[in-house]
This record gives sequence, structure tokens and C-alpha cells, in this order.
Amino acid sequence: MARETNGFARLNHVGEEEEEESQVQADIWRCISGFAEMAVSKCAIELGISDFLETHQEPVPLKQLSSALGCSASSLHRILRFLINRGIFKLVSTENGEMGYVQTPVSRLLKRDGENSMAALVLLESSPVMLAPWHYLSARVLSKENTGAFSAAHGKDLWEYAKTNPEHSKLINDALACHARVTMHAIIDNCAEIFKGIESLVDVGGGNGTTLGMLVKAFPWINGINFDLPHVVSVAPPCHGVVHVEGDMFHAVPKAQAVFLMSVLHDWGDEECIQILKKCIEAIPKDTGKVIIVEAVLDEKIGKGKSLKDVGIMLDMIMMAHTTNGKERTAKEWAHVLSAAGFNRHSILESPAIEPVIVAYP
Ligand SMILES: C[S@@+](CC[C@H](N)C(=O)[O-])C[C@H]1O[C@@H](n2cnc3c(N)ncnc32)[C@H](O)[C@@H]1O
Ligand SMILES: O=c1cc(-c2ccc(O)cc2)oc2c(O)c(O)ccc12
Repeated sequence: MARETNGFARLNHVGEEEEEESQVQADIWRCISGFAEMAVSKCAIELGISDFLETHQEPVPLKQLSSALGCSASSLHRILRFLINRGIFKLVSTENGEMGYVQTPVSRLLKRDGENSMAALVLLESSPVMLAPWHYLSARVLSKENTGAFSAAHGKDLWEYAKTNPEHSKLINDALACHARVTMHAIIDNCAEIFKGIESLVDVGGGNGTTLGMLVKAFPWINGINFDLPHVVSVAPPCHGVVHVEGDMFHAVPKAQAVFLMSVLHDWGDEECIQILKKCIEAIPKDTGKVIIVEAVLDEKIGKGKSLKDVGIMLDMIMMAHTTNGKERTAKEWAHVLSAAGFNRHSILESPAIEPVIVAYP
């Protein structure tokens, strides 16, 4: 009996070891083929799979889908098999017993446009221009001259590159606008009190004005000033309640009762952030003004997981690849930058968005 128990325990132990080893193999294969997830998602967006399925109530069989999209049925089957394995799209049985494809909550985000679409972010990140700098990541880490990975790949930084490449500038503006739509819904619904009594608000590095357009619509007492570089402002669409102003935030920021900054400070190192924030303080009234910052706040402890909090860690790597000194910051790092710029106090408000809202007072 004792021998049997021992044998069973040993078998269990072997089983656990095998399970661990297969998990190790699965993890290393995620590293080996990680790029495929992005590339195949991009392919799905370009084919318009999500857009087609969205217009159909019933599951769509492979033959119908491939002929509607004008593509090879066997290739489409393989693409969808990969995405279904990742929880993007689903294969279910139709009323007549045939199998057909349907959307999942994630596949819906791959629609080419629409309120919650994240397609523009996939298209930006998977563009050859944004992929090239990743090959220079180790060179960036080893660099003694502080050469950014993007500059190493393209000979200039992202914003200089965008200035002379309108197509890439549009990819950036569209991608950040899609991030802005999702984030601003959460902030408007959960942090409305921040915007009470603000009659003029300048969005520094506001891109194509999507953020201010949403804020002015939700809080119609706000007069919006969308402030960005000339090549961005010159192509920004007109927006009710928003004026577009061109300029350089390192030189001066238009005067307003409050400043808004979203996904801007993470593009820069501490010294540059302090310069930008000092210009923001100069733009607002000393006694009643405030600066509203929407940025990730990283946990001090290193986590291992897949929660929304971990997106900050992923964004940090995106910043390392795409900017020269940009980074995501912990609460302690934010406190340092804000106090060095001259703010007296700040508070951090959580919302369901990835990034909390940091409200800083001079
Ligand atoms: C990552 S995007 C953020 C856009 C927008 N705030 C959003 O979240 O959708 C950064 C923005 O900063 C702008 N920017 C970069 N350097 C700037 C400068 N020196 N002065 C003003 N804007 C600048 C870029 O053109 C870009 O629109
Ligand atoms: O490709 C990006 C993406 C972001 C981004 C995505 C999601 C968020 O919640 C925040 C920001 O920001 C970027 C950025 O600031 C940049 O300079 C280049 C690329 C991206």
C-alpha cells in the first residue's frame, strides 16, 4: 500500500514537472512568435473581417466570408484559426448546422472605425516606421550618447520625422485619437468634477483635437484651445468650441484657466517634462489654475499578469522604442517631476481608463 502511494506521489510529481516544462515551452514560443499576434491582427483589419461580421446578425460561413472579402478561403481559415486561438473571433454553429464566424468583444475593437475601435493603434504600432526602432533597442540601452532607438533607425526623432512625413503624422494622430476616445469616455463619466468652473482649457500636444472636442461637448462651458506643432494643427479638422493654435510647448503655452496634457509627458525625459510643466504653470493663474495630466502611474512593485495596470509597463517599452528619453513613471517619479517644476501639491484620481488623472496645483 505504502509503495503504491509513493508510486502515485512520484507520478504526480513527474506530471507536475512535465506541466511546468510545457508551460516553459509555451512561454518561450510566445517570445519567438510574439510579433505574429500584431501582424495577424493588422491583416484582419486590412481585410475588414470585423467590419463585415459586424453587419451580419448570423454566423458567417468561411465560403461566404472569403468571397465577400475577395480572398483565399484556405488562407482566411488559417488567419482566423490563429485569431480564434487568441480569443479574437469565434467559430459557432449556424441554425442549419454549418459552422460560421462571429465577433468577440476583442474582435469588435479591430473594426476600421467606430467609437471604440483600436485599429488605428494596431496600424501605427505595426507600421514599418514604428517597427524599425525595435531593432535598435539594445543599441539604445548601451548608447553612451543617449541616441534614441527611433533616431538610430530614422536619423531624426519621431516629431521631426512626422513633420516631413504627413502620412506617418496622420497615422500617429489617428492612433492617439482612438486612444483618446476610449480614455476620455471613462474620464468624463468618472471625473467630471475636475472640469467644473473651468471656462478656458488649453490641451497641450492635443493632436487633432479629439480630446478637447469631447470635453467641450460634455462640459459646454469650456472654451477649448487645442495647442500643437504647426504640421499637426494645420491638418486638424474644425471643431465646435475649439480653436486650434500652433506653437512649441518648450517656448510658450497659450494662457488659459487650466492646462490639459494627455500622453505627452511620457514622450519626454524628466528635464524636458520639468521645462514643459514650467511653461504650463506660466500659462495659468497662480491662485486658481491647475494642470490636468492623464498618464500611466506605474506600481513600485514588479507585477506579473495581464491586468489593465500592466499596460503601463508595455507603454514604457513603446516609449523606449519610439522616443529619445520618454518613459512611464511611478507615483514617486511623478511627485519628483511635479515638485521640481514648481507645483505645491497634486492628487491622483483613478478611473476605469488605463491612465489615472493627476491634478497638479501651483
Ligand atoms: C503622443 S501625442 C498625444 C496626442 C494627444 N494628447 C492625445 O492623447 O491624443 C503627443 C503630441 O505632442 C505633440 N508635440 C510634440 N512636440 C511638441 C511641441 N514641442 N509643442 C507642442 N506639441 C508637441 C505631438 O505633435 C503630438 O500631437
Ligand atoms: O503608439 C503609441 C501609443 C501611445 C499610447 C497608447 C495607449 C495609451 O493608453 C497611451 C498612449 O502613445 C504613443 C506615444 O505617446 C508616442 O509618442 C508614440 C507612439 C504611441
